[in-house]
Amino acid sequence: MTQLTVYTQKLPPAIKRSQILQWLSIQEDLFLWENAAQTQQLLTAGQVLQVEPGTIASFAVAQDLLRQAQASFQLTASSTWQDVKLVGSFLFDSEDARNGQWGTFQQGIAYIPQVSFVETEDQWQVTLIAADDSALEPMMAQILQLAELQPQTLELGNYQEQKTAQWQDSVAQTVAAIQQQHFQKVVLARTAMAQQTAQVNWVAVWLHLSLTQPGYHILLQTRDVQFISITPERLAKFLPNLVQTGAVAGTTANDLDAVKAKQLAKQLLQDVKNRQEHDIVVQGIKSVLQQANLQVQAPSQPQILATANLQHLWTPITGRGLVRPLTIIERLHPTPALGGFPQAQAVAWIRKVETQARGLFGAPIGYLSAQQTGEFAVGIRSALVQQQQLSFFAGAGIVADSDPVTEFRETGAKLQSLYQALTH
Ligand SMILES: C=C(O[C@@H]1C=C(C(=O)O)C=C[C@H]1O)C(=O)O
Repeated sequence: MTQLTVYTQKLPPAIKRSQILQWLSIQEDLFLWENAAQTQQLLTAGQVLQVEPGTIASFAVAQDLLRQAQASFQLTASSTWQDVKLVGSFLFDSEDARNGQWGTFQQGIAYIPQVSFVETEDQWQVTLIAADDSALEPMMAQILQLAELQPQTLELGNYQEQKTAQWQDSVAQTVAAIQQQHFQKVVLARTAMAQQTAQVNWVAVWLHLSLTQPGYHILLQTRDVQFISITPERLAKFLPNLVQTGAVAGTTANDLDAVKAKQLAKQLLQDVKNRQEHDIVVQGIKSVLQQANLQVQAPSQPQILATANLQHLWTPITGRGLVRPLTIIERLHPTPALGGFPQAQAVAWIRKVETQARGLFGAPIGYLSAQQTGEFAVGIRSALVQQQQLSFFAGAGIVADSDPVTEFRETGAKLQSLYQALTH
C-alpha cells in the first residue's frame, strides 16, 4: 500500500465558504457538518479509508479505522492527529433486518475523508490525505476561481404522511404496554414522503439551511443518495477528559410572537407529563456516564431549546474523567430521547411496532478525530433522499399518560420542520 501523508495548511483568506461549497458540489462522497452554535464546520469530500464492503459500520469497526489511520498515515510538520477524522453515521438499530430499505446507507457509513475543510474561530484550514501534496496548490487555485455557490430551496410535491389511524393505534398499544409495566417510555416514529419535482444541488440546499435555520446542518451524500438533518440535538461532544451531552425531550410549539413563545415555554416547563418524559432521559444519560466512571454534572431544572417551529426541554449534562468516545456513544445510543427506557426493551418494541426501519434516523451522526475529540449529533429532523423521493422521519416520546392525538400532532410538527425549512 502506498504510504499516505496528512497535509494540512491554512486556506488563503481570499477563499470564501461559498467557493469551497461550489468545489464540493462537484466532488463525490460528501459530509457537510456545522454545529448548532455555528462555531465549527467540517466539510469533507472523498474517502481514503473506509469500512469493508458488506460490513456494518459498528462502533468497533469505526474505532478500528482510526487505529488503522494512525498506524499507516504519516504526519508532516504542520499536521496533527487532530486533522485526521472519521466521519459518518451509525445505524439507529443495527439488528433491524429491514435496514436494507436504506439502500446505500443500510450498513451505516464511516470513513476517513480525503479532503477536509475545517473552520474554527473564523480560520479555515484544509487537510489532504494523499501520497503526495501535488494536488493541493492546483486545488486552492481552482477554488479561488470558482463562483460563489448560491443557496437553493427545494421544490417538493405529493407530500404524504403515514396514515393516522395506523400510527395512533401503535401509540395506544404502546401506552397499554407501558401501563402493564413492560417499560417506562418508548419513542415511536412516524414517516412522511414527498417527491422532488426539480433537480437540485444538495450542497446549495445545505447552504440554504445553514443560512436560515437554527440547529446543526448536516448533509451526507454518497452515490447520489443523501441524508440531511437540521437536528437541534447533540448526542455528545468530546474534548480531552470531558464529554458534553444532554437530554432533549419534551416538546411544545414555538411562536413568532415572543410573548406567546415565552408563555408556551412556561407551560412546557410546568407540564407534568413532559417533565416526566424529560426526566427519564436525564436519568438514563446520567446513569450511562456514571457507569463509565465519569464525574457527572447537570443542573436540576431543564431549560428551553428552541428550533424554528418547536421548543424542547433541555438539560445539559457533562461527564469528566477518562473518556473513550466511541464506547460512550455506544452506551448512550439510543438515549431514552430516541429509544426509550429501559433501552433494550424499548428498542425491541420499536422494531416490532414501527412499520419501517429507522436506518440513520435518530442515530449518532458526526465525526471523531484520531485524537479522540469530536462531536456526534442525533440525526432527527431528517430525511433520506433516494431518486427524487424524500422520506421524512419524526418521533415522539410515549409515556403512561400519552394521548395518541397529541402525539400525532407533535410528530406532524416535527415532520414539518425539515419540510418547511427545505422548501422556504
Ligand atoms: C424523535 C424526535 O425528537 C425527540 C423527541 C422529543 C420528544 O419526545 O419530546 C423531543 C426531542 C427529541 O429528542 C424527532 O424529532 O423526530
